[in-house]
Amino acid sequence: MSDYTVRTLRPDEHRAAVDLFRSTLHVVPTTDETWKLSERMLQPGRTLGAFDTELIGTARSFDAEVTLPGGARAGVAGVTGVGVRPDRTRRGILTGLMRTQLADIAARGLPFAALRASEGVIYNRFGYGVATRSRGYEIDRRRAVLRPDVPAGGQVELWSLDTALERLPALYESLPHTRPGMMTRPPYWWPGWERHAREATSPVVTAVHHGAQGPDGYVVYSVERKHWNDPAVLNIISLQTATSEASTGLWRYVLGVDLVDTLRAEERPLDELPELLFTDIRAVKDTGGGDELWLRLADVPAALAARSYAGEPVVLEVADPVLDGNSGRYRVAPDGVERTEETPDLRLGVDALAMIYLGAWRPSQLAAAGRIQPVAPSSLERADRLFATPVPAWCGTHF
Ligand SMILES: CC(=O)SCCNC(=O)CCNC(=O)[C@H](O)C(C)(C)COP(=O)(O)OP(=O)(O)OC[C@H]1O[C@@H](n2cnc3c(N)ncnc32)[C@H](O)[C@@H]1OP(=O)(O)O
Repeated sequence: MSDYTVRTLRPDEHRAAVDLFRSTLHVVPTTDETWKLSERMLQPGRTLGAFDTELIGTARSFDAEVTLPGGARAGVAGVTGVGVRPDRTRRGILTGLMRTQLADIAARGLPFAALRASEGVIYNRFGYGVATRSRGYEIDRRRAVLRPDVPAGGQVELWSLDTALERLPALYESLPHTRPGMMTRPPYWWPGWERHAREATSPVVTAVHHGAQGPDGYVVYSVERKHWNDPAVLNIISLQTATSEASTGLWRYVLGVDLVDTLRAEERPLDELPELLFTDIRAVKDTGGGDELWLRLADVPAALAARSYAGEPVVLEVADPVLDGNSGRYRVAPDGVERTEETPDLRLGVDALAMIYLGAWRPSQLAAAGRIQPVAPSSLERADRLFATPVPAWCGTHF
């Protein structure tokens, strides 16, 4: 491990941290113009810097809330902006940043941290696990003929970018968070959306669905076409709805946009199945999915107690290599969670706990892969039932 220190950065050091992060992603530094937006993405007091003779690594987080199985919401630190200068990598700098950051998140009383990972090999060691998975698909517009029984849907209205920037935060907040893993979007999140929309090479369009009670869903998209005669792709950037009427209304709208050959969506819920709307079920092709939200239980007892369960109790023995206070045995049951000295049913790391926590993976699947050690194999069935969720977990918020 090299000689370095980690500390919280002052606001006047934020731009250097953002530019360092961008350089680790091979992206050009901010300009004075783009910095005006980027600086609003940083929650004061939440950006860490690692220094030897100068700034060599950074990581930051912002406060949000995540929806849990059962519908409760809990505090989560959205971790982002993680990077180490390429001439200082593989010397433990990220390890120092992660340890400091997780200790700080736990000390703030946040039960969870969460992130989107640039690579799949980095974050398990710090106790993060893949807690939501997503689906990508493409729709062949010409084959996507709606079945006659598809509900009509309401009116759809376009919002200009300025109107969207003003009104989307409240609309997003008003829509129900029906899936475990969905996150609130605090003021630190929206400037990133604005930057993306303003820097995009094709217009970013917001179409809002109006139901009987007013706006109840929206789709954000852009259409990309390389040359005039090339096929055009409508990329769905965001699609959030409160009702199935809003959903079918917005599908009718995007399928009706002219000069489009293909509709493409990525990072969508596993149970979002537009093919059910079409006369030809093969109008939709899977383009692959993958890991979406990586979750970290920063306060294991508080996190375990915050979600709902069904079935019979299970005793977990959790090992946390970073926040040792979390290690121990927990009796998890629908009527509550408590620390215990009882013999464990299952032994698992805190990263595997994150993988089962929102229901994305069954404990028996992780046990089959050696990621969970059942003390008694029959306990796996109980654990599968206890952690199961009726709808697949999905986050839908990129950060
Ligand atoms: C939430 C987000 O912001 S995701 C974005 C993450 N950032 C990036 O991908 C930018 C490009 N990459 C980087 O900046 C750096 O390589 C980082 C931040 C991923 C890793 O930083 P480092 O300081 O090199 O990590 P550190 O030395 O602490 O590594 C800890 C362990 O993880 C391993 N590791 C870290 N990164 C990687 C990687 N990309 N691939 C494989 N192994 C890795 C190290 O080998 C080490 O293993 P060990 O404990 O067995 O020796």
